Amino acid sequence: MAGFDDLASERSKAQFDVEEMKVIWAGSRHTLEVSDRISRLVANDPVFRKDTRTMLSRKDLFKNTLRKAAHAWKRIIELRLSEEEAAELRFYVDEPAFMDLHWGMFIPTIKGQGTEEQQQKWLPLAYKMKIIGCYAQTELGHGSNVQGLETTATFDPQTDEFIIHSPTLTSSKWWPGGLGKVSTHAVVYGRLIIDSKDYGVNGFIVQLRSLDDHLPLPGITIGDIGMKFGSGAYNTMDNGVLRFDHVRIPRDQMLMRVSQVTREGKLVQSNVPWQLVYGTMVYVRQKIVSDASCALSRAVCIATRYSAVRRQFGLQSNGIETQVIDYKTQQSRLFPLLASAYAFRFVGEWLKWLYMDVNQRLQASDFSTLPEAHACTAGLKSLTTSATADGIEECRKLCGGHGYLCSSGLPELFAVYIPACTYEGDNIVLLLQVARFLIKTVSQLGSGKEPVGTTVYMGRVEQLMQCHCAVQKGFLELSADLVQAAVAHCQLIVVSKFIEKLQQDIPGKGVKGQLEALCNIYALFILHKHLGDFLSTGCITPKQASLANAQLRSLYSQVRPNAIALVDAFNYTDHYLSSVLGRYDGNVYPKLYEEAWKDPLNDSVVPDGYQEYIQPILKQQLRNARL
Ligand SMILES: CC/C=C\C/C=C\C/C=C\C/C=C\C/C=C\C/C=C\C=C\C(=O)SCCNC(=O)CCNC(=O)[C@H](O)C(C)(C)COP(=O)(O)OP(=O)(O)OC[C@H]1O[C@@H](n2cnc3c(N)ncnc32)[C@H](O)[C@@H]1OP(=O)(O)O
Ligand SMILES: Cc1cc2nc3c(=O)[nH]c(=O)nc-3n(C[C@H](O)[C@H](O)[C@H](O)COP(=O)(O)OP(=O)(O)OC[C@H]3O[C@@H](n4cnc5c(N)ncnc54)[C@H](O)[C@@H]3O)c2cc1C
Repeated sequence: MAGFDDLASERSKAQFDVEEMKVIWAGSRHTLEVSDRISRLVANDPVFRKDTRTMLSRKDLFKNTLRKAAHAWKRIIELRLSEEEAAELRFYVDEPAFMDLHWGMFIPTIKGQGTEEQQQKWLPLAYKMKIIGCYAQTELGHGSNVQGLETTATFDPQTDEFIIHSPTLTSSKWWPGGLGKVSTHAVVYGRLIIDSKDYGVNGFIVQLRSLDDHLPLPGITIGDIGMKFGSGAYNTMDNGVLRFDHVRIPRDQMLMRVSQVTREGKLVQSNVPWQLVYGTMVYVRQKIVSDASCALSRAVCIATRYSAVRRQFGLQSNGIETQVIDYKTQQSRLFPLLASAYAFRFVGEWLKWLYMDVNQRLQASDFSTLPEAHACTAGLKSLTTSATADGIEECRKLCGGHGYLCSSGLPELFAVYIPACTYEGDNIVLLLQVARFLIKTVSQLGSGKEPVGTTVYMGRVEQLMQCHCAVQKGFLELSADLVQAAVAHCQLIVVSKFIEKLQQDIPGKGVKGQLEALCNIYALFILHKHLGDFLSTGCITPKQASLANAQLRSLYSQVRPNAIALVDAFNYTDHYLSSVLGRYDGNVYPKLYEEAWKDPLNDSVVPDGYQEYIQPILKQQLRNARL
């Protein structure tokens, strides 16, 4: 079989130990073992099939999502899976659902912003799935501007309660995942009001639905906000709308790690920075960076395997056409994305360490690295999700017409992924946060602090910041330029962390050499993409730019024989890839043909509606012709 032989031949060319690269990609032998075992468990369970998703109505799609979530929970209990294994199972089920928000936001919020007592009360309920929670911050009128939220939480000293209320239409909670149809509880962000004084935004645990009949509680109006981009995609998630009509909750349901309200209605600030109210967003943003490497690597795996199977033009002496992966234009589009997937994987590993380090410091009342953690998670979430969304679309184009078929897996992957540029913080708004951090950092440079990083990339950031700061105009006036400097700063971090990864012990024949090539491809690709910055800031000369481009082309030739092995190292099952084009066996054409006939439109030879609407036209035309 053409495709199968092509991939087998490609795999025989590998110049490095693929099994060792799998360990590098997974992070450790342990995580490789867990992800391999769990991904195959999911792949072999018919309940978790994904191939019908785009053909179901919204209601059937959602019901099937609930079925999968219940089955996943049942398997977690039956198999006594650890938290790590359960998270892997939810990841490989690969369907946005309320469980993600319950485990990925509701629980981390209680852990990060609740007191010890509140954690002891609510976490056991959440871990045992006795309640299902969501994260209700965004409103119809405000998402980016958290301090602009309008929902109120007014303290009533008569009854020792907070009254939660939606004073305006724009104060309706809007977007929270899991809210629309499933969650029984929410962490609701609202304005703390005591004695008519507004103390800003805090988090409150609010029960939304009865645990008996699941009906909304009194004063609660709740539902789904409607269909979103694509047919399957994120429509498995019940993003919801929620309004409160003077709903009362006990005082002890305000999350009080940051601030406390006493029985007398006095607000007491604890010794932690108020920004911890934003802490869940930092947590999820660092996870989103790792998620970006998964999504991008998935698309690159599909496009790389297909590029090795697809032959077009270029008849060779043996009468066979050329593999499109051999075209330099295909390599110059595909290999930087392959390098980016590895780069984002490693910067995601570092960010996870940074987040854990910040949390450990918080335990010791050391808040010194919180601003850097915020800036890094915000900036890298923005950089990696934008690059990944663009990269998935590029991979679709790299697969030509077949990339546009749902059976390629790429349209669905794109549709599910692209909101990542918006949720957890609009990417531009987050880059502006990085710009603010950079301005502060540059202003402190006079105090003898020296920036660290790779010279050319560091010079680019410094020059971009100096130029902007030297102009001494207002932040808003310069914001479009400052965003440019923020991107440069984040790219510096990605390159630096890739270089640091290479300084670690990297076992396996040829593994380090391949990673060095990918690191250089990422660094030189970004340099080429932003050549204007590097030249205008004098960081490199035109001659150096030309040499860099030549080196980039040479690196593509170095990666070419290893490309299939480098994507095999992601260790994705065909079930997870969900792509006829990205199959491990390369058996593309027969499977494309087979998939086509599964479409419901082919259930009948003559389509419904033909006799009713089209045949009369033809008959009428025939009658006219005889007249
Ligand atoms: C579906 C699965 C879901 C979850 C699963 C989790 C993990 C799974 C794995 C991967 C994830 C993949 C996909 C899923 C993830 C998510 C999708 C599903 C759900 C999505 C949820 C949401 O979208 S939740 C809502 C997100 N909303 C935002 O991000 C709002 C963005 N806006 C803001 O953050 C703020 O408004 C602002 C920072 C823009 C402005 O803040 P503001 O206070 O108004 O003003 P500033 O002066 O700028 O800031 C004041 C000072 O505070 C500092 N600051 C700001 N933010 C932070 C922070 N987060 N941490 C620490 N410090 C912060 C700022 O620097 C200022 O400090 P100064 O010293 O300069 O004064
Ligand atoms: C799929 C999905 C799932 C979500 N899940 C949740 C959830 O579970 N819980 C939750 O609370 N929220 C959730 N959200 C909401 C999400 O967090 C917000 O949509 C996001 O924070 C962006 O805010 P916004 O929609 O108000 O956009 P806006 O901020 O209104 O952005 C609109 C435009 O204005 C620009 N803009 C805004 N402010 C500035 C500024 N200061 N300077 C320059 N430009 C600016 C933006 O860059 C953008 O181009 C979800 C959203 C999506 C799409």
